[in-house]
Amino acid sequence: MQVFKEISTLLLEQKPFVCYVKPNESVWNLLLQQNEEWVEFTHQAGFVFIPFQEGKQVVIPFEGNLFLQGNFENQIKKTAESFTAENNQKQSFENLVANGVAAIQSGEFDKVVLSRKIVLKEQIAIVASFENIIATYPTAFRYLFFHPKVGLWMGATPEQLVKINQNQFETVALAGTQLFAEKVIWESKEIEEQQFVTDYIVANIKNKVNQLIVTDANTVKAGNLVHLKSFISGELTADFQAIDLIKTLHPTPAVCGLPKENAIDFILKNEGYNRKYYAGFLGEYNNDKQTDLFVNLRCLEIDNDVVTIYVGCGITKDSNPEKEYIETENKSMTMRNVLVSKTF
Ligand SMILES: C=C(O[C@@H]1C=C(C(=O)O)C=C[C@H]1O)C(=O)O
Repeated sequence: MQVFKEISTLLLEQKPFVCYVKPNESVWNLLLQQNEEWVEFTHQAGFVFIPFQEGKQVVIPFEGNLFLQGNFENQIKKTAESFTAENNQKQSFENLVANGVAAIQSGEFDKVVLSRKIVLKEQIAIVASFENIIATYPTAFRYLFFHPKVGLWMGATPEQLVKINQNQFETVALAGTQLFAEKVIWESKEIEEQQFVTDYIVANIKNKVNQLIVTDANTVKAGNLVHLKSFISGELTADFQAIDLIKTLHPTPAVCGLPKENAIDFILKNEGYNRKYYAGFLGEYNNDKQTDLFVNLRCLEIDNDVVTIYVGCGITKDSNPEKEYIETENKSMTMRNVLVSKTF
């Protein structure tokens, strides 16, 4: 298909661009930057790519750049293999989780989201893998972002950070994970973990917005997994605008923990690697029109043909280190199961 040919060319030319498909849509969006500069995000309209904590805050502005859209007719899934990790991190991740649980039990915080990166042994065909990601996860926000000064990332995230239209906003509290099954039963650990996220968001915005509505948590499917999700919506006010809401939400307790500052501190001191853009956010930012942002989860980075998948999970006082390790393995399958091997 034409758009994938275009992406291959852009990658060869090392031009900054993003291609993305919104959840439940079959429209592709391609935004091409006309030069190679890193444009720092300072609230200008465009496609933003924001790190978890440290790193460049990037925007490809809509103004002055080329924006193309088109429809996919029918997308065909390609043959994918199950990709393997370069080394086993079971013990080190379980130790990290055990340290997190100990910190929670000693009262440092209530929840922390701990993560790791998985470097794959194999090389992948980038464009064919992206095609497969699009075809396999129709309900996710699917993207491929490339910038010569930032790198190459792609993913299929199930988590909206925020959607804003005029003064109406919508966000979600997403947490709790299980493998997909016909009949899902949630344990109190997961129910509590998701409730933390809802409570945090509500507590931090309730006095600042109007018409706040919070739904009960429902089970939602995300690839091979299911999560618990509540919808939270309301109206922004003159004193609490889009950018204020984004700053309040990011990073949500779904990707960092609670209380926020203590959890971030623990993550930065103990995770032992830089999350970069994983658990950051990305998407369309518009001052007065629609803003549509997503949390960067179920994603990977490709640097010199080396593929790195980023995965994490919420830790509470009842977490079992081995189960949490398995949860990160399961989450990594979202990407590992759909990648297409590079043929030489
Ligand atoms: C941190 C991740 O996912 C987040 C953590 C979840 C959990 O702990 O159950 C569930 C969904 C996401 O909010 C990830 O996918 O890496």
